[in-house]
Amino acid sequence: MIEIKNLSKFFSTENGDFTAIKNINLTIEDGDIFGIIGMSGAGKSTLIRCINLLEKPSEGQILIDGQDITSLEGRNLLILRRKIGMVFQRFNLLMQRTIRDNVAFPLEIAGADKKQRLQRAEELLDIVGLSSKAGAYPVQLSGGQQQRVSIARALANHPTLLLCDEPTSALDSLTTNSILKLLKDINHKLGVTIIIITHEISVVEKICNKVAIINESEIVEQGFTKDIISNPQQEITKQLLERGELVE
Ligand SMILES: Nc1ncnc2c1ncn2[C@@H]1O[C@H](COP(=O)(O)OP(=O)(O)OP(=O)(O)O)[C@@H](O)[C@H]1O
Repeated sequence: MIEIKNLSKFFSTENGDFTAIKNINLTIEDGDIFGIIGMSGAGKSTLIRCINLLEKPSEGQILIDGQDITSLEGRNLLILRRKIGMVFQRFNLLMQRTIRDNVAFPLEIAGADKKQRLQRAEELLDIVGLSSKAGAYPVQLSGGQQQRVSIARALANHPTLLLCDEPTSALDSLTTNSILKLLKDINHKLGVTIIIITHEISVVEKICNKVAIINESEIVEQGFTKDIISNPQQEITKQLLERGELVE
């Protein structure tokens, strides 16, 4: 279980402190597919970057199974990061490496031997349906296939949590559906908890059992997706449901 308590992040800028997220409280249960939806600039990426400590929170706590991770450093931080996989909007693959070597890359960093790396890469490519592309290079794959590779790579170290930052925003709607289905399968079959940030309600409707709406740095509404959709309380949520997405 992940408990986010009173989490804030301030950035110092030349115009003084800027509040990117303010007093965030969220509970994400094991096995959830938890959507965080908000407009550009609302604070979604900052929140997700705080959860894997790419950004150090300014205030508050992030408890994973009861342990506050915000003070982790050194080796303990590395171990935590291995338990958290990350999927990005723009895939972020290494273009000079084969698909197999991209998937195996986190294991190389973790110091696994070559045989283990190749075996795991094979397993993962099978899970994402790309075994036949193991020897190809990213440029030879479609956007959807590249996102599958990045999902396989994110799973390399057997994470318990997958953080997905707008994973389908660069994809067409058919490909989006197939990536969302893959994420749902991974959640179901491997028991990986997923946090997915998006500006599109359709993504939330398709795979998230719970959702939080973030607006101007704060969570304004959260709950089970079906309840939020059938009975939105906040004006911003109503707008979101009418328009389908949160854009300025
Ligand atoms: N390193 C930083 N220094 C100063 N301000 C920052 C920094 N990182 C983010 N911000 C600001 O914090 C706010 C929230 O940014 P964030 O990237 O979290 O929003 P977002 O909801 O993910 O938006 P988008 O969907 O456009 O990525 C923005 O106004 C942004 O300019």
